[in-house]
Order: sequence, then C-alpha cells, then structure tokens
Amino acid sequence: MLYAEIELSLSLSLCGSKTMHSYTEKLSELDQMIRRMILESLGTTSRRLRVMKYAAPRTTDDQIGLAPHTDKIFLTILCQNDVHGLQVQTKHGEWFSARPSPNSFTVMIGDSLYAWVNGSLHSLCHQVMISGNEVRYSAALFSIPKGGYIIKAPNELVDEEHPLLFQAL
Ligand SMILES: O=C(O)CCC(=O)C(=O)O
Ligand SMILES: [Fe+2]
Repeated sequence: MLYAEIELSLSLSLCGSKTMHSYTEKLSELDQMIRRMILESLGTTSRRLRVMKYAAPRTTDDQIGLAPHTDKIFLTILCQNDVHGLQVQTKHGEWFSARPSPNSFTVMIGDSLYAWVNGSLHSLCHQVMISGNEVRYSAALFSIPKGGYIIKAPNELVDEEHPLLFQAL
C-alpha cells in the first residue's frame, strides 16, 4: 500500500491567489513523492554502497587514482573526505575539479538513466586524480537497475529533434 503524508494547511475560505499558489506547490510536492514511491515500489532498482580508499601518493604531481569512466548505473551519490580529487569532463573534453563544499554530496547521472531519459540528462565522464600526503576516502551510493528489465525511453522524450539514442533490445 502506498501511503504519503504531507502537511496541507489549506483554508478554503481563503482562496486568494497566494493561497492557491502555496496549495499548488504543496500538491506538486505530494505528486513528486507519490511518483517516487511508485517507482520504488516497482522494485526496479537496488542500491550498493562502495567505499574507496586512495593511498596518499606522496607526490606533488597528480597521479591517476581512478581511470576515466562513466557510471553504468542510474545514479551515483558521492561524498568524500576533505581531500579533493574528483574531476569531471566537459563536453569539449576538458577536465575540471569538482570541489564540493563540506557536508555536501556530488550527484552524478549514470548511463542507464541517460538512456532512459533519451539523453536529456547526461552521464558525465569522471576520474580521480590525487597528489600530496593525505589519504582520500570516498563513499558512493549507486542505484542500480535490477537485471531482467529493459530500459526504454518513453515516447514523450523521442521526437525529430531528439531521435531515440538507444534501441531497447
Ligand atoms: O572516489 C571518487 O570520488 C569517485 C568514485 C567513482 O567514480 C566510482 O566509484 O565510480
Ligand atoms: Fe564513478
């Protein structure tokens, strides 16, 4: 059973535009919550946490910690200790350092989600470069499509301007 609770302080006697606006905002939150619950209840994804330790290279030059790649899964939520090292590649091929502020997470789209939304969100190529004397730790939560499902972009996201990028097999 799906159960969603949200605080709706609606006073029908006050149907001014401000009230209607906040009512619509609250309902939109509810709409998002329900859609998320439906997706989760379909059980099409599982989650895995991977913790990485990058030994201090004790060099001043950058050393490769993790080779360039895109994540094959749906979504990655990454946090790291205060030793930076994650780099992402722009569509022009340049690398730049992702330097998240403390206590924040880096969220990356994976290839499966890229295919599902027919390219309207991009999976970024990323790598880890490390230098210096400090150990780097990161923890990545991956949401992974379960085996046995076919990823197919919805028809609404396919048109002449956005041809189908991946054929569902
Ligand atoms: O350690 C990091 O910051 C990145 C890890 C990563 O990209 C991965 O595990 O796929
Ligand atoms: Fe990755």
